Amino acid sequence: MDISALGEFELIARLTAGLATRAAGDVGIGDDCALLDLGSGDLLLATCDCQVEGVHFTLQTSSPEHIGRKALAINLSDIAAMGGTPRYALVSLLLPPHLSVDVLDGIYAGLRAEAQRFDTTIVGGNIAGTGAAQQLVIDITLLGTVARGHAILRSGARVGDLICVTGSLGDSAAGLQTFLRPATDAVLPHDLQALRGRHTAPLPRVHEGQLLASFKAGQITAMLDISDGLSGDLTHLCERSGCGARVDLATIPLSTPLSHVAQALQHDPLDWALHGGEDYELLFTLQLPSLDEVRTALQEQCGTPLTVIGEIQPLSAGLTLAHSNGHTEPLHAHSWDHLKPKK
Ligand SMILES: Nc1ncnc2c1ncn2[C@@H]1O[C@H](COP(=O)(O)OP(=O)(O)O)[C@@H](O)[C@H]1O
Ligand SMILES: Cc1ncc(C[n+]2csc(CCOP(=O)(O)OP(=O)(O)O)c2C)c(N)n1
Ligand SMILES: [Mg+2]
Repeated sequence: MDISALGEFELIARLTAGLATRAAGDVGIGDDCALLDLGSGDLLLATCDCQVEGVHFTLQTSSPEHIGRKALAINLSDIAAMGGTPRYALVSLLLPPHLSVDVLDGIYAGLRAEAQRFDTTIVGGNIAGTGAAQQLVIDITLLGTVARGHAILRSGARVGDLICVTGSLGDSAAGLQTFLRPATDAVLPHDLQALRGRHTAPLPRVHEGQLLASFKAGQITAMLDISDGLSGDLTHLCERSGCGARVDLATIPLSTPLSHVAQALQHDPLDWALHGGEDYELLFTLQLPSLDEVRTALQEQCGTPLTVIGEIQPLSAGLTLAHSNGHTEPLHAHSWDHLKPKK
């Protein structure tokens, strides 16, 4: 059997079964970051994610600066998803032998700019050659902190909680498609630029995550960032929380450029929003009485819209998609799996 028979998440479960945690309050595998109690006031957050040439980016479609920015941004997004503050980064580079120094200078300029923007210090890393393989890899480990008792895990959602997202979904996937498909003549330059920007240079919701973590315990009940796609990431949240969920299709926030490009490329925008991935928006659940307070704070302090897209259901209800005519269907996770590439 090869690893593609298992898929990414079955493989993680197999490799990590039975691993111990050090302290009683620690959360190891299964959330956006490990949450570690070193005994001081704040808890430590630790995460790593990589960008692989040809899998996450190409040098033809992203500038070196954007590649560097995104490599850090996707890790910042995992710290944001816990409600934490990013602190220190370690940057491991796997370099093909003939890579141009200018390209790498550009990547590092983007990395440094993103680090400065989010007050993160690069404190180390590593360089190794890729040998015969020609793909550039940037693998970043990011450490952060979160005040004791304020981290928001994937596991706290309860029946009746509202399911919310920041910003809009599907833009990044649509932006990627405009690179892959030749028929982009019909797309307005302004729309093209907006969607490609969200794909190549996503903005991690660090301030929004910190704001959400500042509410009283129990107001925001669970959170993760959308990297693989709404359908898959909501499935992760429900698995960790032991619940089901109903997503109301008509409420999923779609941007105007997304609607335009979907029309031009004759693609259902909801497919990108549900399964596309790399949105790096926050998906979180909250208790109904907190909705107005949280929505107002996000808008006023971050300028970020909150949209309610559904409600947490009992485990037995599974995950469902509700159409505006009342028809419901099961919501399957068709989003990104590294070991089962489909796109
Ligand atoms: N090879 C591995 N060994 C141990 N833990 C892993 C491994 N790969 C992934 N994980 C853990 O599994 C969980 C899911 O991983 P992933 O889907 O990559 O998370 P994210 O989308 O937040 O980056 C995370 O808690 C991650 O730390
Ligand atoms: C060239 C190219 N093809 C396809 C994609 C789409 N894509 C690659 S990885 C991914 C999912 C997110 O990445 P992952 O490494 O799984 O992040 P994590 O969930 O670990 O945070 C998507 C949608 C892309 N960004 N670039
Ligand atoms: Mg990951």
